[in-house]
Amino acid sequence: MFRTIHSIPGLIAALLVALIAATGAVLSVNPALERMQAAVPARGEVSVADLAGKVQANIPGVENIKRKPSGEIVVTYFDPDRPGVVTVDPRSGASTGAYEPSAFTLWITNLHRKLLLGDTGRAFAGAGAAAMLILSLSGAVMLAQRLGGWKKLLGRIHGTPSQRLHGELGRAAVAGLVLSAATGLFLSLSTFEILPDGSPAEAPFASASGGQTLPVGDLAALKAVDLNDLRQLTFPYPDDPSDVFTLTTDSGEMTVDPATGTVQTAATNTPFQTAYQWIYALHTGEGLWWLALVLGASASIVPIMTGTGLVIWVARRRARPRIAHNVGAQSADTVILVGSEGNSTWGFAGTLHAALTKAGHRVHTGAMNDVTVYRHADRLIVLTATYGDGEAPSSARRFLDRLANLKSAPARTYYVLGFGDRQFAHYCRFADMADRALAAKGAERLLDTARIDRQSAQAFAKWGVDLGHVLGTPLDLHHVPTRPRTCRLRLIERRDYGIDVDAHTAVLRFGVGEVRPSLHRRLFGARLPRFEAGDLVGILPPGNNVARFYSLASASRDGILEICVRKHPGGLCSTFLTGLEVGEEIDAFVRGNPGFRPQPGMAPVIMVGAGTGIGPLAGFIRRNETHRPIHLWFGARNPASDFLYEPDLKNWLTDRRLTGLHTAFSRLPAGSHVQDRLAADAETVRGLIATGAQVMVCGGRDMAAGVAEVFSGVLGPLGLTVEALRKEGRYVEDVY
Ligand SMILES: Cc1cc2nc3c(=O)[nH]c(=O)nc-3n(C[C@H](O)[C@H](O)[C@H](O)COP(=O)(O)O)c2cc1C
Repeated sequence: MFRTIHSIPGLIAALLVALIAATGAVLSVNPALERMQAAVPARGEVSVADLAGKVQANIPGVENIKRKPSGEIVVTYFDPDRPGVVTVDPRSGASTGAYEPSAFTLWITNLHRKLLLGDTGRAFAGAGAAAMLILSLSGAVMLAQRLGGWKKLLGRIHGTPSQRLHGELGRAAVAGLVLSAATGLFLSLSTFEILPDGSPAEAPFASASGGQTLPVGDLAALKAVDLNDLRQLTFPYPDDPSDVFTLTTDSGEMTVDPATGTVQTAATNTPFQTAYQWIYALHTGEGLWWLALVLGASASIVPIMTGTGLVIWVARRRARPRIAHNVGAQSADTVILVGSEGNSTWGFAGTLHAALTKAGHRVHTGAMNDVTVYRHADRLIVLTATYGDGEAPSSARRFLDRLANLKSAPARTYYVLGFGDRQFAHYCRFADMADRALAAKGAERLLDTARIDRQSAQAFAKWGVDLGHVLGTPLDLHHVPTRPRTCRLRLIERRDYGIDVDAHTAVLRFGVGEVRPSLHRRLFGARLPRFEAGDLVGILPPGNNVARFYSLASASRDGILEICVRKHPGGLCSTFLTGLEVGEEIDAFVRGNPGFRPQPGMAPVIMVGAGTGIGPLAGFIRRNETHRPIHLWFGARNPASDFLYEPDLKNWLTDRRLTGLHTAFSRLPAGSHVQDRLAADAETVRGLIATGAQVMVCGGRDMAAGVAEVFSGVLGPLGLTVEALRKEGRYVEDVY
């Protein structure tokens, strides 16, 4: 829900909010500039009477003296020869020049308050303030949810660069934005009299006693008021002996008899009027120049956040397939929730959605992260993939927490279908976790949780038959996977290892392949998609729409896309890739994997890789131009057959991109595995951890488990555990 309320008005109001915030940011410097120019006397130094007396002596025909919140004194006079407005020195009362507010500031103020459009513009500006308030609050709630609660609001933000920038800027600016938006909305509602007007109190009408007038500098009531408390002093009309002085201060208004110098009538501001003045000051920063700068800095971030917000929104729209005839969540009899990272599960959900709709059901399909209680739903069907080490995919990451917080089960009955890959140790584990959580919530499982291996359309159709039996409606789930949007890559170089010992591994380098010449390509030339080392490339073997993923051993800035592939007996994709000739092309797409990166900074990094697991680690070392200390533990079979990257590693040691290299070869006499070598080097490893090192492990699952065990022993004497380091992001794995 927060996502919807954050994004819909976000899109509609994006430009309006950006405009109001940008103009507000420009105006925010004025209070500080005015304050720098104003010579403000200390409290007790000058009274209103002192200033009024001096001003009257210097400037004939004074009508009004106004003190701006910055301390600047502005005098309006009407001398028949020289009517006008001047600023005066608060100590001498002498004119310092004509008062000429900047035309630019007036224009920006007009744009900020009413978009140069009168009352209609004022209403839009008020709506902009309301939108900004909703965006700031819903954004803060979403960030807290994403980081695991309000207490973790300052934690590390993961995601794409746009998501991280949006989150970082948002949390830096949220307090300022909420204050600006709430006060702006209040002032707008007050302008339209939806809230009462907060203009200062007005003193009741009064007449002068009519005696001989005293010099203004001698009037006792004006002597009693410090200049710092003055808002304005209006002089009596010279030709009207019954007229009085009217003095407005921060606390109210009073009239003063020019003959006796005493207060005739007075009105004190109500608490609402005082609050209104504070809210006005908080919004404009008038008299609070430092606050104005803080609010202005927050507001200046809004246009950038609008940009990053739009990028995130477009990426999400593009990523999520459109489901035809999607009924509202609260009017559906059947709800399908999807857990997906790479979108293929959304495709299966679309097929199921269409079949159930055809069978006469009112079906809603949404992300597992949006789970709630569906009041009219008879059944919930969960289709979810599993990622990482048996974890939730991105559209299901918040599912378990949200489900636990629901007051009741989302629907009376449920079905779970897991999507996964048998080659992973935790095959469809997240589907099992979702199943257990739904049962614990009191929902009834009507069909055993089934599993689909490698997106098998046949297995899906078979599950559809079982589901149809339970529902009493035959279901024909004929799923044709949609091909992901791919780019063409051409093999430009390859290095082969281990062919003689029947352990063929290849390091493959790709460049941009041949594509239809587009306008973009003509203008900007052929480019690789953007990626970092450690991201994944999905490769579609010919005649197959199910991608196989490989970790990237280069960043797009290197100008090549590099992977390490080990040929598996009977493996469709690895056989295809290791058989490629230089010049041949493949279809591929890139998938981010931001969780597997070196942390920023110069702390040492311990990299552990075996076999093709060295690929992404080599990619990180290649880009280590800052010579951050990187220590690599690498395991292979035999230096003669599969010492991947051997010449590169030696060069990187020489030019200090790599600080230490520790190898283990299992097929040598007295051979050892990389975890044995780590255990032997425990002291060195412990020393590095003690100086804040991060650990990155890449390779096979068994190797990673062995490495984690060695680290448990290494970390013990430091009072640390692998789990504790994982929580800090200091122990990351890319395993397969
Ligand atoms: C990096 C990565 C990690 C994966 N981890 C697992 C896993 O631990 N267990 C599993 O059964 N499947 C795993 N899979 C397979 C996916 O769950 C499976 O391909 C699924 O159909 C993808 O669905 P999606 O495209 O909707 O995200 C993994 C796939 C990738 C690319």
